[in-house]
Amino acid sequence: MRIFITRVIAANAVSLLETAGCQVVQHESKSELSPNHLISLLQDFDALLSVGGPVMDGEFLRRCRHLKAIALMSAGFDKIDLDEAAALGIPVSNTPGVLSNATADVAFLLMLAVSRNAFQMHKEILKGNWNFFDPMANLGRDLEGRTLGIFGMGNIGLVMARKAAAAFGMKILYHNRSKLSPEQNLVQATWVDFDTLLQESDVISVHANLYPATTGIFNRDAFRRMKPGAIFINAARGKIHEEQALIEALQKGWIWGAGLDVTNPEPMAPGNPLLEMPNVCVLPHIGSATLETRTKMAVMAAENLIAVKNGLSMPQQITPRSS
Ligand SMILES: NC(=O)C1=CN([C@@H]2O[C@H](COP(=O)(O)OP(=O)(O)OC[C@H]3O[C@@H](n4cnc5c(N)ncnc54)[C@H](O)[C@@H]3O)[C@@H](O)[C@H]2O)C=CC1
Ligand SMILES: O=C(O)C(=O)CO
Repeated sequence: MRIFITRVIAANAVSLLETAGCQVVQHESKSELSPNHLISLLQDFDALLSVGGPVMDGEFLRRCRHLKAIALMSAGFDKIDLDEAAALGIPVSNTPGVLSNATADVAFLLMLAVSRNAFQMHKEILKGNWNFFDPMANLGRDLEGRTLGIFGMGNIGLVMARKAAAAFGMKILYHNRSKLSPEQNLVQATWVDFDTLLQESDVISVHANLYPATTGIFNRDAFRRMKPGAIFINAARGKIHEEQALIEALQKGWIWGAGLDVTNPEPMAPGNPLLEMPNVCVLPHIGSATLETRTKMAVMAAENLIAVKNGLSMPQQITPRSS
């Protein structure tokens, strides 16, 4: 089986594929492949291991209908038309679970950084603005005992809830399509409707999939209904919040601050007003970016392709659903 990989990934995942008898080519340039370029390259390959972009829409997949499998090296699967892949008989897998801890850590980091203005304090020191100890300046907000609202209580949301409850004794509310079973709900989290999540959370942390139903769900109306002084964190996908609405909410002081690991578009353009705001922390989509986690993701993606080579189903094959 000839496999094309859209980035350079952990060497042990490549070795795993080669030991299993696959021929592997990695795209070594740091530039993003356009869909057309990738389609033309893929004509000589049997399977794709996709990291990052490009978007694989219906047309892309129809022009690559010879592929035996596509392994995504991500938990998110919003860049691929899963219905079309299923219709064409191309199995698609992702890498859930192995990145939950690392990604929840980044949401946690953002929650703490925003509550204590950490990024802004660092910028001020770099500008030479650390003059004397003022007891009434640089004041953040406590997290201890406050209420965390999780939007999207899946693998990552659950880890975030567990960390926040253990570290700060936070009370956990969540809004999810389904309710947690008692075995899953180790932190006594309470399911609430979306409106209650907005109105009662001191911090809202977004961990839902990007679907039509979640696209732009954090809009002007949602920010308006959040608790005054609340913190908004998004470590899922940038399209889940409307950027202009978030900017307005911050400018008008409806919320205390925001922490974003994801933006729309990515990369965020220099000069974006969010980058100038003292109460906003932005990271360049590093949720899963630890050596250990990226290695586990690469190995998991490789193992899914090896299963196909051996005539088996992909262990992490994704079942399409649209909302
Ligand atoms: N910042 C980063 O580097 C990373 C971001 N992600 C993003 O995080 C997302 C979540 O990842 P996991 O927790 O592994 O996925 P998951 O599938 O385990 O959890 C997602 C949860 O969102 C819920 N959800 C979906 N639509 C909803 C709706 N309309 N209303 C309420 N809840 C809804 C689902 O029911 C599910 O429980 C991924 O889809 C991906 O987009 C994932 C990994 C790293
Ligand atoms: O896994 C994902 O969905 C990411 O965004 C990066 O790991």
